[in-house]
Amino acid sequence: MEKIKERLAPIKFPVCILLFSGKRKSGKDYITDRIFDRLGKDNAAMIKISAPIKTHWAEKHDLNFEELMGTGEYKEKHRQDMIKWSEDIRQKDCGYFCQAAVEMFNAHEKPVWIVSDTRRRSDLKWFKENYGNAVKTVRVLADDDVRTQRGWVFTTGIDDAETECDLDGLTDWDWSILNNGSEPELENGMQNIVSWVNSTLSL
Ligand SMILES: Nc1ncnc2c1ncn2[C@@H]1O[C@H](COP(=O)(O)OP(=O)(O)OP(=O)(O)O)[C@@H](O)[C@H]1O
Repeated sequence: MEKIKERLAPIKFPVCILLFSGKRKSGKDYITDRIFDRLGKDNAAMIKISAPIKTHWAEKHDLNFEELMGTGEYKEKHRQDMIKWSEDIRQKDCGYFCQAAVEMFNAHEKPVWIVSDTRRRSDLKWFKENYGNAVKTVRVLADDDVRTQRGWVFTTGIDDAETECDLDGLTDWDWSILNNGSEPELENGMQNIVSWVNSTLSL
C-alpha cells in the first residue's frame, strides 16, 4: 500500500534549491540543519550528495552506513577509496550521484531542497541544467584556525583533492555566510536566506 501511495505522489518541481558548499569543518552540516529546522520538514528536503555514494559503498563492503555518514575516523578511513570509486562512475555520468540523492531523499515531494555537500562544478552544472533559476548557491566560510578548533587537520590527498578544491575559484555565490563563531553574524546570514525562501514560497 505504501508503495502504491509513493508511486501516486505527484512529482513537484522545486521552488528553490539551496546548494551549500564550503571547506571541511566550515560548518555546512551545522548551518543547513538549522536552516532546515526553520523551514520545516513540510517545506524542505535535506539532500546529501554523498549519501547514495556511501550507501552503495557500505552495501558493497558490508560496512556501517551511519558511521560512514558521520564525522569520525571511520569516514576518513574510507573517504579516499570511496572518492576513487565514485569518480569512475561520475566520469561516465556526471550527474549520477546528484540524481540518485534527489531520489533517495524523496526531494520531489518538497518545494525547497537543501543540498548540504556540493563539492564539484559538475554538481552545480547538473542542478542548474535541470532546475535553472530555482538553483541558488551558498558558500560557507570559516578561517582555518576556527576549522582547526572544530577538529580539522590538513590532510594531503583530501584537502588538496578535487572534492575540496574544485569550487575554490568561484566567487559568484548567491550568498556567502561567515561562520567564524559570531552568532549574530551567522544569524544574519541564515535569516537572509530563510526570508528569501519564505518570500519565494508565498509568491
Ligand atoms: N557556528 C557554530 N557554532 C557552534 N558549533 C559549530 C558552528 N559551526 C560548526 N560547528 C561545529 O563544528 C563541527 C564541524 O561542523 P560541520 O560538521 O557542520 O562542518 P562541515 O563543513 O559539514 O564539515 P565536513 O565537510 O567535514 O563534513 C561540528 O561539531 C559542528 O557542530
